[in-house]
Amino acid sequence: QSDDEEAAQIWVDQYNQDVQGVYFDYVSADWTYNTNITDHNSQLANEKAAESAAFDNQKAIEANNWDWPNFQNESLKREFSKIADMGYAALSDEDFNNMTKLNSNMTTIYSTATVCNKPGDTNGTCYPLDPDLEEVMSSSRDWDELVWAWEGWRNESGRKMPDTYEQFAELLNKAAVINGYADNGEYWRSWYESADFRQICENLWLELKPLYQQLHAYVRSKLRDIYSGHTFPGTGHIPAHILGNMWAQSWLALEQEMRPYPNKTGLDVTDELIKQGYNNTGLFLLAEDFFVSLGMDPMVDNFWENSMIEKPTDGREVVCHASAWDFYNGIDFRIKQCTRVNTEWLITTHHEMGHIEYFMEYKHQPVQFRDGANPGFHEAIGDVIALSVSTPNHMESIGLLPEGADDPEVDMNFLMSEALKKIAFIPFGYLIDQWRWDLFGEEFDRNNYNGAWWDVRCRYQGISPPVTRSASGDFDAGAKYHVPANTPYIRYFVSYVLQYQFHKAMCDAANYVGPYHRCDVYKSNEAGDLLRAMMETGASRPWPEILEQMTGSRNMTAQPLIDYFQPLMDWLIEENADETLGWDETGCPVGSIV
Ligand SMILES: CC(=O)N[C@@H](CC(=O)O)C(=O)NC[C@H](CC1(C(=O)N[C@@H](Cc2ccc(O)cc2)C(=O)O)CCCC1)C(=O)O
Ligand SMILES: [Zn+2]
Repeated sequence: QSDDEEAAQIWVDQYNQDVQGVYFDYVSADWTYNTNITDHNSQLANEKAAESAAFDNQKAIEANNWDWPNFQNESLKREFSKIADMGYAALSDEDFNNMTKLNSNMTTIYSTATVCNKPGDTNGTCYPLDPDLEEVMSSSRDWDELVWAWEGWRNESGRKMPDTYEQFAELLNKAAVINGYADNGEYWRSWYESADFRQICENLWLELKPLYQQLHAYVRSKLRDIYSGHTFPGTGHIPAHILGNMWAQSWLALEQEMRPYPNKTGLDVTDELIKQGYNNTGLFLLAEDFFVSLGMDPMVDNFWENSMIEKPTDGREVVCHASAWDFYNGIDFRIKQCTRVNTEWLITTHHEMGHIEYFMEYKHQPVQFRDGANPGFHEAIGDVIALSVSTPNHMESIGLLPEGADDPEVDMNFLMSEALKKIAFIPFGYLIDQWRWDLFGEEFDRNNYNGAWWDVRCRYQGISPPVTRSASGDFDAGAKYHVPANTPYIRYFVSYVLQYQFHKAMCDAANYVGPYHRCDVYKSNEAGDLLRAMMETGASRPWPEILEQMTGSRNMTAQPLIDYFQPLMDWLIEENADETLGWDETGCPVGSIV
């Protein structure tokens, strides 16, 4: 490398020393706000965000004094290109402070909203989303009670945000344009380093749509029986509030009603967890044990000391939405979640710990490479481990399922429960950023924020609102955490494809023989080595290279996911022989959006 590059290497080494302290301060203040929502803590976090942005801005200017696009050293060039791409730090101090204030205003609305006047209540109790409204959405089978929770939550959270969101989006776009992108959507897509990323995602969705349509037709038919007193839209859409989840993004809560072989065991181990006296920490220890069995590190001491693993009972308001935190000092890693002892939280704890293990595997990397190879990689780590943990065999081996998991009918029940979580999610994972990218791209304006939202919800998910919604007055996208929190979402769609590619590669490395849905890589050194070799590279090289190193393919492909669910697909095609597949894909039922 030229002497210019040698000098640049010295500069970037100093950068890597300085940036860790700046990011540590910002993350620490953000953690304090998230685990104790007060105006004071929000103000402090916003100030630290501004200091961090000022640092990023300054370093981007310094980095651009070098001719880094012509560096010979690929890694050094990649590091400089990331430092130079400063994101929202490009905004003026005033715009940046305004943006963080708008963001925390919406996050506070979302995290503190409650819904009152529950049917049958006489004491005027008001209920938060987590755990109360989510509990209603998953366990109630009372149409009107479900409407109360579904509509109430949207009116108390999203409906208070659209004007704030409009200003917020303008600032995100302003930063993107300063950095040379057409809009914030193009900036977000740039992290995937693929010119035709939108087309790649659309093609993956089209490959997966037949599987989703089969599941949708089967579930719709069963729900018509359960709610026989209510009419479903003639267009084939399923009312959004009866799918067992506030956003209809997972239908796992319907597992018992949807079970192919009802007289055989399902895969809900909640009762067993409680019977065996599991507490929240016990779920974390189960997850840690699996990662350690693959050769990864156990949770560090300060993880146990500083994490927030359950909702505080001291009256503090917290952001309950689960998250995993890297403090960028190579020492401090934490999880914040309002854990409850049940099957869903067992899986979620694996998901969050997957982030922590990735943080720890790449902590030696320069700071700009301490990220997923692309954001979908980060979301796939915990989930790919959960694919092994969820198998009947594994659940039996850790004593959470009775003997006899080796039964083909139990197998089909297992595949159905996985499909209710994973296949049901696919269109949802896809549509959120379709809507946001189009909003940033000004494909629709403030008067149709909610109309455009329900257009993608009806077209991709084949669901419709159970009560009339207003195209401009309501803002139902804001009722989903990631929109006010400004967390991009296509990463989950990408993860749901990648995790089956990872799972196949790890099972092959472990010399597993048999159907992939029964594969459990617990304690496999070969599978662990393969996954860890991928994780420790962080974002140091383009993700197609890293994917090829692990799976032999440079591309995302839906084939492993389709192969995994093939036995269920065959069963569903049989079951749906007399069903009309699909729904009117031109939009929502007439009159549902006004
Ligand atoms: C500091 C920070 O923010 N860190 C990032 C991680 C990082 O970027 O390093 C982070 O912790 N993000 C939070 C987010 C939380 C969850 C989530 O939001 N999930 C999606 C979609 C989904 C659903 C089911 C599933 O199995 C997998 C995904 C949803 O619930 O809609 C909620 C429980 C599961 C994951 C997360 O962990 O991804
Ligand atoms: Zn995640």
